[in-house]
Amino acid sequence: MTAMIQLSNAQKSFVMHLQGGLRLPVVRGVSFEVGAGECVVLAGPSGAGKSSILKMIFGNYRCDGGRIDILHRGATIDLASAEPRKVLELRRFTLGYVSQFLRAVPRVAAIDVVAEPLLANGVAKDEARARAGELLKRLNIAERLWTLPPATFSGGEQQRVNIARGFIAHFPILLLDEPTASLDAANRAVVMDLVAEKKRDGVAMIAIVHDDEVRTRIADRLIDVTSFAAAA
Ligand SMILES: Nc1ncnc2c1ncn2[C@@H]1O[C@H](COP(=O)(O)OP(=O)(O)OP(=O)(O)O)[C@@H](O)[C@H]1O
Repeated sequence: MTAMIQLSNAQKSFVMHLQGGLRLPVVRGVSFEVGAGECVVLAGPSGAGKSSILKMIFGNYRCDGGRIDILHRGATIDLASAEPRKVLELRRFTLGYVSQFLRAVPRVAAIDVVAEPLLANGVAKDEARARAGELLKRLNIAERLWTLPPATFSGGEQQRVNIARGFIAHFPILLLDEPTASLDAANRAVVMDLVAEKKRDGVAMIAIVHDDEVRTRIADRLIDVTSFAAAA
């Protein structure tokens, strides 16, 4: 199996500037790899560092040490030491991130929020909107809502718009932060199907999932992040 992403001894501490520069170690020695078509779920108790690891991989948190090698357009790039411009390029073509909450641009219709990643990759507007509509329908978003901005949608509706936006484009690596947290059983099932389809397309996924049923269904492997706990 091709390793799409490989972490080697990645580590992270937070420096609390308002507390005299107090250093708070969170994770160290983070080492694992994820292959094409594989979904790895990060497990461990609250505060163990699951979200921090996901944010390190997406480049939101800078690593203090180690490597995060990403297969990007046939070449290996170490995201931990990459320039911000390179990180943005990786995000445009290789690394997708489905966060827990939708950060919608005000006044943009839900269907355009979902279609936007396809437009960014050069897909024509009509086709992008048609595919966005199909995905919104699968995720049970009523058609009357498609032309409205999602700011006033319910929590679960916003999360489904967010999922549609995260799954619509093909990213070889997809990071999923609690993608089913506010969903009912029917919509959780749709998300599990979407993950299965991504696996068939060879996408490497790293997920945080608290729901036991979803975790059992989607995880090819569990990684307990408590083994990366950094001593204070
Ligand atoms: N930006 C930050 N500044 C300071 N400390 C942080 C920051 N982000 C995370 N932490 C700390 O790092 C530790 C790990 O947090 P993280 O959110 O990664 O845990 P988690 O395993 O995802 O928890 P949960 O399951 O509750 O979401 C926590 O002690 C948290 O307070």
